[in-house]
Amino acid sequence: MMPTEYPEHFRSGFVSLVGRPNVGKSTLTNAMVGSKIAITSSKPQTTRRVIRGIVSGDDHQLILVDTPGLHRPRTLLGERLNELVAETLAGMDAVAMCIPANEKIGPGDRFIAEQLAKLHKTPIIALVTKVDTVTRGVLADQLIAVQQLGEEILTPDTGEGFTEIVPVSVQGDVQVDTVVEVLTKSLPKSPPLYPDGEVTDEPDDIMVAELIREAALEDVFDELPHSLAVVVTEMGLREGEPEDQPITDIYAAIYVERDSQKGIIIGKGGQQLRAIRQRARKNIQKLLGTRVYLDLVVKVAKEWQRNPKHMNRLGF
Ligand SMILES: Nc1nc2c(ncn2[C@@H]2O[C@H](COP(=O)(O)OP(=O)(O)OP(=O)(O)O)[C@@H](O)[C@H]2O)c(=O)[nH]1
Repeated sequence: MMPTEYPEHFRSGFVSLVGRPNVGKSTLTNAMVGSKIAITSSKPQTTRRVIRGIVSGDDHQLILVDTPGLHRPRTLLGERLNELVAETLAGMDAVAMCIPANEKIGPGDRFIAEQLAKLHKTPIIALVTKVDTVTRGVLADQLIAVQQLGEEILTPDTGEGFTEIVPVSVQGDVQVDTVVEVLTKSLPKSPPLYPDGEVTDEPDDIMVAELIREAALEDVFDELPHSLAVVVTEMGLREGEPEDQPITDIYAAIYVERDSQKGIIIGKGGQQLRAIRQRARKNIQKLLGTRVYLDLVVKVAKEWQRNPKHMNRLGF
């Protein structure tokens, strides 16, 4: 389609949702996009990659960049992550900082606000998430606290604070549309940056790796919070299969740090690994829309979190 076919007031641009782990970024991304793009989980820090979804409407196209939990760097991996986040943020037209209604603002939120304060001229909107979990009184207090956070940390010189503060809940669909409206207002006038119908521009192998990571973390998260990476080594349609029943062959490796962790992932008699493969296969089939053959191996990448060479190889 030619850009002239779009109304003059059409707005399009990049928006990033940031916030501490577990504040509801992925869930909100999914709710706005309307299909499962980012990976959600009840456990913190599962969104390690930058994953985009696109929200399209008559007068807007928001390209959502769901960032990994921006947190204080502890390991090299953490520092790399934060560099990645900083780079991502610098290219945004608007940033939405998510703060849950049901948790007091803490050092983690302040740290993030300090990082956002470095972004000049980018509109920064506060989203107070999970409002279904609190009473009106608690919400009112939280809105005031969020406003103060903005005035004191985000714009210490002018005291202007957040561009807007929007309470939202995905549970019960409270104000999800308002979030889209408010974000749209912050975007530049522009025809859509992506063609119609295109929901994600992540290469499939990254999505596939995320789904395997999600499947692997489901049971063993408490034992292996940070020590797990997945690399898809080979992926392609199998030749000679009927066109209406294609099979995708996928070879992937799960990397852990220590032999003991390898044991946990594989499980007694390979039971755990089989369960991981089954879960991952189901979701990958949904993603790709083909039958899937999945070959999973578990490898030890010693100290990979602290070794830049390993990290490059693993694509971080
Ligand atoms: N009650 C309620 N729970 C929510 C809402 N939004 C998200 N959650 C829950 O909060 C948890 C964390 O949500 P996520 O969307 O994974 O959070 P995230 O910020 O993307 O987390 P990371 O990937 O760790 O950065 C999940 O258990 C969600 O079901 C909401 O509006 N209401």
